[in-house]
Amino acid sequence: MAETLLEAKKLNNFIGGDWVESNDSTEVINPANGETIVQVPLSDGSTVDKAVEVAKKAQKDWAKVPAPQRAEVMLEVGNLMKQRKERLARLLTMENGKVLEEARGEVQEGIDMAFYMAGEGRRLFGHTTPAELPNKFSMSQRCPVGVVGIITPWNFPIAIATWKSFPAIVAGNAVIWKPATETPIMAYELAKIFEDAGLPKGVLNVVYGKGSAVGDAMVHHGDIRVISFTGSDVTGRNIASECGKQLKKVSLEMGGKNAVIVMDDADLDLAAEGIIWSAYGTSGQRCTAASRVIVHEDVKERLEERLLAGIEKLTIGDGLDETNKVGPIINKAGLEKIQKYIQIGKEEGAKLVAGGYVLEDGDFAKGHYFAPTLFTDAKPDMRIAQEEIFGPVLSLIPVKSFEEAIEVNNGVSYGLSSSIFTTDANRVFQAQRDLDTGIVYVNAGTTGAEIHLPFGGTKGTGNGHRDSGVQALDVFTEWKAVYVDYSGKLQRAQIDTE
Ligand SMILES: NC(=O)c1ccc[n+]([C@@H]2O[C@H](COP(=O)([O-])OP(=O)(O)OC[C@H]3O[C@@H](n4cnc5c(N)ncnc54)[C@H](O)[C@@H]3O)[C@@H](O)[C@H]2O)c1
Ligand SMILES: O=C[C@H](O)CS(=O)(=O)O
Repeated sequence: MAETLLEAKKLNNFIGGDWVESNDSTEVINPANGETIVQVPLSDGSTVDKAVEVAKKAQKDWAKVPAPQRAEVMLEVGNLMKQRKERLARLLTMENGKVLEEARGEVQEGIDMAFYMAGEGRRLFGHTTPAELPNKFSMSQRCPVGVVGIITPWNFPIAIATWKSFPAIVAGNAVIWKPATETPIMAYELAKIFEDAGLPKGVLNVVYGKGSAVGDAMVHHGDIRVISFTGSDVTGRNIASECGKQLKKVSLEMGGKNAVIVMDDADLDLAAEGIIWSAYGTSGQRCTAASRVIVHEDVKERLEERLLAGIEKLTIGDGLDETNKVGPIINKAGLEKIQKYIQIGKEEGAKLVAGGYVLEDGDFAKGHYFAPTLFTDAKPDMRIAQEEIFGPVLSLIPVKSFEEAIEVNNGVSYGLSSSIFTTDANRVFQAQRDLDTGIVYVNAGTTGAEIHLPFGGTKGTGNGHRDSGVQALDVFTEWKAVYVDYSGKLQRAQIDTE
């Protein structure tokens, strides 16, 4: 299957518009069945140096191309992605494991982002303001930063890359992209799309390799002016401190410990459905996945019944089989981490009422599958209710009031997404004000972000920047203030003659 979809048996780096071989490589494994899909290069810092050299030259010319023309390339990228959507989705399912309908949804996010950023090429708004002196004009404008580095995770291998690379390219930067080694095919496909769309050589460069080699070299390269990173908390914090030492701009999107609040007046069928897909969709491997349910004690039992019934109906297996709704875990290390937290949850005294084990019978043994898991009677300070597990594990935390629900929601170190199910309009507005997360949903689950809104979180989820939306342009542009004096004489500002 992989060979018919993917022409290459080994991927190459994409540098200066050339497909460049690398000596060292490793296998990319389909997490659904353990089959090798392709070989991916393991490059080193010297490849990053070469990519930055060509990117620097390419960026100088690219920045001079009028932004509406840069946007036309993005429009063509969107069109090509649309044409190739099914192929991209199938390859994405193979390398990442997510089920086809989710893979199609992820590719669609990228398509949406391409068309949205193509529009930004005709805006890239700055400001004009009245000047303090007569016959003087003042304005501000966005300028590209130069060569920017993007480092992306395996769980959304194409969408997140489009959130970062599309605004960067439309704004006139050149990009060095290091994708996750587990999911390199989307990077290969997207680079081919840019090539076919006519992006000048060197504006987008893909360098494959380990984070400790390629990622680290990017972080330390003096000519990469921005690092935009999505991934784990530990890696992000290290990158931030290294960038801090160099005064390098860094944008971080990291983990989440997202909660759904279910109040006593909620539509419980709706809430249960929203929770099931937020917690177990993508096998819980979304940064926005719900891993806590904060439920009013009066409806706890009725919600639990509905959740158990929903879990029963989940069909698990290879995502290419469209009858399956939940796919595998990315790799063995991911499975082991989930198992560790099941043990921790039991020891902490939470009640395991569903799942809690690796699926190993029959075809499951070829891949990495974990049964959708539900703990009840969890306490807010338990580790399973505080730490990111990144798997299909949900903990129910009973509370007595709306105020307590908000407090529990906010009582974690992360702040990405949260949701509340209630039919009380006053609570809706209080919740959207008081929930300390970058994303808030009302009467919907915690996942399913739309690309024209800013994506990111508060507290330990990030460092104040946002992916996606027009706000993503802030990461990849510098503001320039411009004063034009047309008085014909030297006017000195800030001279107080009184
Ligand atoms: N908030 C968000 O927007 C968001 C979205 C998706 C995923 N995530 C988070 O991503 C994590 C899962 O992704 P992951 O396991 O791929 O994360 P990870 O941190 O292990 O890897 C992310 C990327 O960083 C690279 N990397 C690793 N070490 C590096 C180093 N020393 N220097 C530079 N780069 C390095 C990796 O190779 C990969 O490309 C989860 O914690 C999840 O919550 C967050
Ligand atoms: O990380 C990318 C996803 O789009 C997040 S969400 O689950 O759709 O919100």
